[in-house]
Amino acid sequence: ERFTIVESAHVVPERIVTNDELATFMDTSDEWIHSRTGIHQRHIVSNENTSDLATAVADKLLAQADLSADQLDFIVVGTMSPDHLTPSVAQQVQGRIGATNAFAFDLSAACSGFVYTLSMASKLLATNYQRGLVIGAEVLSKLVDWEDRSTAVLFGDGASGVLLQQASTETGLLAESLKTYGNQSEFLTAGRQQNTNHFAGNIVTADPYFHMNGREVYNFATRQVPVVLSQALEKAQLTADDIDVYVLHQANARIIASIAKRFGQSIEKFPINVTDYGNTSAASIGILLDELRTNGVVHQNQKIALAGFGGGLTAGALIIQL
Ligand SMILES: O=C(O)C1CCN(c2ccc(-c3cc(CO)ccc3Cl)cn2)CC1
Repeated sequence: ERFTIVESAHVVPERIVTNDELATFMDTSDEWIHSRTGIHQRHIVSNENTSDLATAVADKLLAQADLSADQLDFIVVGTMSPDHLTPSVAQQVQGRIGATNAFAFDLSAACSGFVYTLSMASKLLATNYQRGLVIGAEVLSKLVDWEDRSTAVLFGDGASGVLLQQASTETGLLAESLKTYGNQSEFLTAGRQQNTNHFAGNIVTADPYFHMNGREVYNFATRQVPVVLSQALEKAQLTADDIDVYVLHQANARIIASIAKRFGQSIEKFPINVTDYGNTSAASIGILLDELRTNGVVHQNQKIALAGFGGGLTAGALIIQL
């Protein structure tokens, strides 16, 4: 489907937490974290929630495009860490920016959230909608058990987004592969809601925290990301060499290196910023994409591949002509 990425933006909380700071209250070390994940630091909210970060991204996108909010047809937010069950983050953004003509909803696909959301937005633009926001926004610090060093060191907070417009030129989504592996969903869970209704046979207790089988999710990623990337390339009738830049979900530097190797591609084509942000789930691809568009590594006339993978379990790849 045709679309143009008119603008991109990202917002991260001011507060930086380094590995060394984590080591002051957790049995871990910069050496362990950096050697196993590539992460050196992450941004953690002080008093912002997910809707605040998402609204800040929306404000930036509109300002950069010199657009008023009432010119938007839709706002879709990929998030696994909303402020509430309802209203959704997208609906809170819609209200706060005054996008009176936009419908809005959240999409929950964990670390595939940006890719799933961008894909769904491209379908909206292929029908009768002209312009919309795709945002990835997460405050994962509310889901982290800060006494579980196996997960607490991995995640960060942040938000990112793109302003999409229907395109007249041959730019946009060339092909995609979105896959879900619900039979492996128990390997990464967070935010179980309680049920204490009067009639409930078994009471479901609340459990806000991440629980991850790291080995299973790591192996899933190294196996399934090549599957969705290969499928999308095949549908686009392209080879791995035809892609100028691979913008992958920033979960772990070693996983990205193994995927580059699997496709016989130089690591130069697989930029990594997990170092600075940790794993920001649905926000990660948008943060990296915005940095790459700002520094000129990503630009018009290129073919790029986006790939997300994680909770669900889910994986997804998009091949985009810029
Ligand atoms: O011992 C080691 O080397 C450990 C082994 C386990 N590791 C993992 C495992 C899984 C993830 C991960 C998480 C999400 C969640 O959104 C999505 C996608 C991925 Cl691939 C990140 N790191 C860290 C280093």
